[in-house]
Amino acid sequence: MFDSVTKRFGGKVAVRDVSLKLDAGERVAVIGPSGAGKTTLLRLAAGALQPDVGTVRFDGSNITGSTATLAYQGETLVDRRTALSNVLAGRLGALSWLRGFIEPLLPKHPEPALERLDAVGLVDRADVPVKSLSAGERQRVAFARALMQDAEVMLADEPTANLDPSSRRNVIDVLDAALDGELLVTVLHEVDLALEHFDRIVGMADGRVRFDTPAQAVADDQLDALFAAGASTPGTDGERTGTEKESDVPVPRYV
Ligand SMILES: Nc1ncnc2c1ncn2[C@@H]1O[C@H](COP(=O)(O)OP(=O)(O)OP(=O)(O)O)[C@@H](O)[C@H]1O
Repeated sequence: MFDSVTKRFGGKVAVRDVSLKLDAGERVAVIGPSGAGKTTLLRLAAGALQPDVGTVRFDGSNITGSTATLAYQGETLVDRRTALSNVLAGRLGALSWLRGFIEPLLPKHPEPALERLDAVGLVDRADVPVKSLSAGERQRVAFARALMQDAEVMLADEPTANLDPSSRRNVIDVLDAALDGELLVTVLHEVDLALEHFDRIVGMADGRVRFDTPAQAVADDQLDALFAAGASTPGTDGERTGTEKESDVPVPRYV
């Protein structure tokens, strides 16, 4: 899917010569320190960013809205609207601007959205304004909204951020169960959660893929090296300058 991809922002290299073959049905977690390029990788996979070098394709085709969808975090929902209305908004990309604006307010064909809410276990909360839902429930509504795209690739950027530990596991389980043969690629900060719930782990630091292995094969020293690599000067050539004090070096997030 990623063939020798590099993405720069000005002089800053966010993703550097990344090649990854990702297949339908896989469950992939991308981990790594802050600034590693994880979100940039996901946005490239979503077609929201174009690579400066290389290509991003899925199954031989360019990425479009029906190929890949990015599930946003639960906080991005419209608070005053119901869960159903927010999920219906997931079809906005396929509608004209005006229809897209009006339709979520007047849902004439709620069935597809109700199906997606059912898939995430929230069909009985369809009429509830999302401001009354828990953080975990909001995240599940955000997944239902993304499922409306019927895309072959589901992408999620830190879907467990700001959730308590039991909700984190639940949210990942719900997402896994709601998907069928689709490819799932998730950026996760919690390494333990990634190792427990995903088949394949991609470790990134300084824009590079440092390892790409089955979850059960990830070794502690690989994780140590990954997060130590992230302590180098971000976005330059990926090497430590040698001038940092120990206190400048971020503590690995998986500890
Ligand atoms: N739109 C942008 N403009 C300029 N620089 C950017 C932009 N997006 C990302 N970057 C830079 O690219 C690098 C990689 O950022 P990215 O957000 O992909 O990292 P990340 O691994 O997701 O980090 P975090 O875990 O902190 O979210 C960072 O140094 C970041 O500052």
